[in-house]
Amino acid sequence: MEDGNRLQVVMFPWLATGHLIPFLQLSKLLAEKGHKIFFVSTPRNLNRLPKIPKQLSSEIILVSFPFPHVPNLPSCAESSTDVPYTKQQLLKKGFDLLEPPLTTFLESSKPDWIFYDYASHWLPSVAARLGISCAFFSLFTAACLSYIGPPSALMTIGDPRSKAEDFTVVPKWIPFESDLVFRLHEVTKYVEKTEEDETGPSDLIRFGFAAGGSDVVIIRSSPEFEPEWFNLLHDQLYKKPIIPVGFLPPIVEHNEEDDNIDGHEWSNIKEWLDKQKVHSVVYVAIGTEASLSGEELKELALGLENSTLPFFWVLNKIPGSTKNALDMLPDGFQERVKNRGIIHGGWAPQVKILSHDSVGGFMTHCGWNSIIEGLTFGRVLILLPILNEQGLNSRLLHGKKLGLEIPRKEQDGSFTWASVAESMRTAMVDDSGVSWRNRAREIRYLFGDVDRNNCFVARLVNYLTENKKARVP
Ligand SMILES: C[C@@H]1O[C@H](OP(=O)(O)OP(=O)(O)OC[C@H]2O[C@@H](n3ccc(=O)[nH]c3=O)[C@H](O)[C@@H]2O)[C@H](O)[C@H](O)[C@H]1O
Repeated sequence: MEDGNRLQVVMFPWLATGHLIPFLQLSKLLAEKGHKIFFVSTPRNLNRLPKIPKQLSSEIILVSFPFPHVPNLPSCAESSTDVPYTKQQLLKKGFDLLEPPLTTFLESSKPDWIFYDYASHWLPSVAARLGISCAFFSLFTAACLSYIGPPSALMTIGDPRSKAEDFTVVPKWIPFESDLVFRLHEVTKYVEKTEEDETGPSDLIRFGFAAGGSDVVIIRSSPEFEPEWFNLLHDQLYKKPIIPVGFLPPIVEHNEEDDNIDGHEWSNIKEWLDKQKVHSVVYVAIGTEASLSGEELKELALGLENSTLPFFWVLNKIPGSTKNALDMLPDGFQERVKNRGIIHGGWAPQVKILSHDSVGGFMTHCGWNSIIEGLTFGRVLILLPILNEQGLNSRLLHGKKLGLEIPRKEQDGSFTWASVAESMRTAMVDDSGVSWRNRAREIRYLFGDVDRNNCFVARLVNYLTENKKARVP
């Protein structure tokens, strides 16, 4: 590729596994087209990244900034995986202190573009001062961005919603019929102010400045999946270029070396899956930030047991806690289910497991990466949203008959083992769930078609090449 067409792009994701992974996925796709990527994060987050393929190691340069000291934040905490959601604002305070080293790096490297995340509300003004084109890379759906609202309003009058109830009604700027709202229990925890909240702007205000100050908004989704939301964003709410980059579907890499890092033990897991019937297993996982209470873990365990279905349950470390989730399970549970269920402590090779044909369903917290991975392999989704925008993702999928929400109590979000077991059986085996299963298997062409998604990336590269600002000499 001629040097003139070779883009230099800085990638600056928020400090969360669910953000680092898709930013790296996009980095690899741009690097494969010959462009140079500077991937910026902190030491522990860079160490946690999936391996960069050898053939791209000269195109993707990792740039490490030490994580600043933040009072009341454990020194080892550098990611949302390391802290409970009640400490997220402190983590963002440390993230905001990365502005000076990042600015210095941008001044010296003079990239064509910088891609950044919702938490970097301060970055557009830095990029504008340095004459660098900036792209807000949204790892959230167009529907979610629409619900959050017009950045221009968030940047001026702030967010009109102050009480939890305000988030349970369709916003006035959505001009068509929609059920895209939060349940009361999904927002109460965010509206109750904590002392950490005084350390910086709310997430919605961060969104407003990050999106509002960008030259372009790149969304990890497709207008074919949510056309009405892309149109609303483009025509009314954002009034700036909105570019879909497709779903960036996972590629299952059979790299033996990867399989055994961090206890992936893929060969043992595969041996168990190979013994199960096709599409019989429910994979259960709640991402890297969310956690369930002791009571919820017990109800979920008894639901898995009473469903009588085979399951593979990833019981990751509780963010920011030293407690072992395994100790919170019902007495005798592990013994009773040992012939049909696996309880996997620690990191699991999620994409590989979801790609295995013995897996038929995926009980998920509705993180966008997990949803894409589940639908890429045509797995019927059983929806258990917990944090962040996961409730909106759950409504969107339920509305499209791509997922079945586990019924929850409106006030506190509690659920029973009976509702878990019933949702699983409906999704997986009952006649009443046939349409859900068929719909999930139909939609895999949209999510998992690599060529279809690569077209989005090609169009993005054209846009970046044609619209980059002249490099500051
Ligand atoms: C965008 C935003 O990222 C956040 O990520 P979070 O980690 O919670 O969940 P995912 O988005 O599923 O991302 C989790 C990612 O980690 C991978 N994984 C996780 C655990 C494990 O044991 N093994 C794995 O391979 C998984 O395959 C996925 O790619 C928030 O949810 C938010 O709601 C979401 O929309």
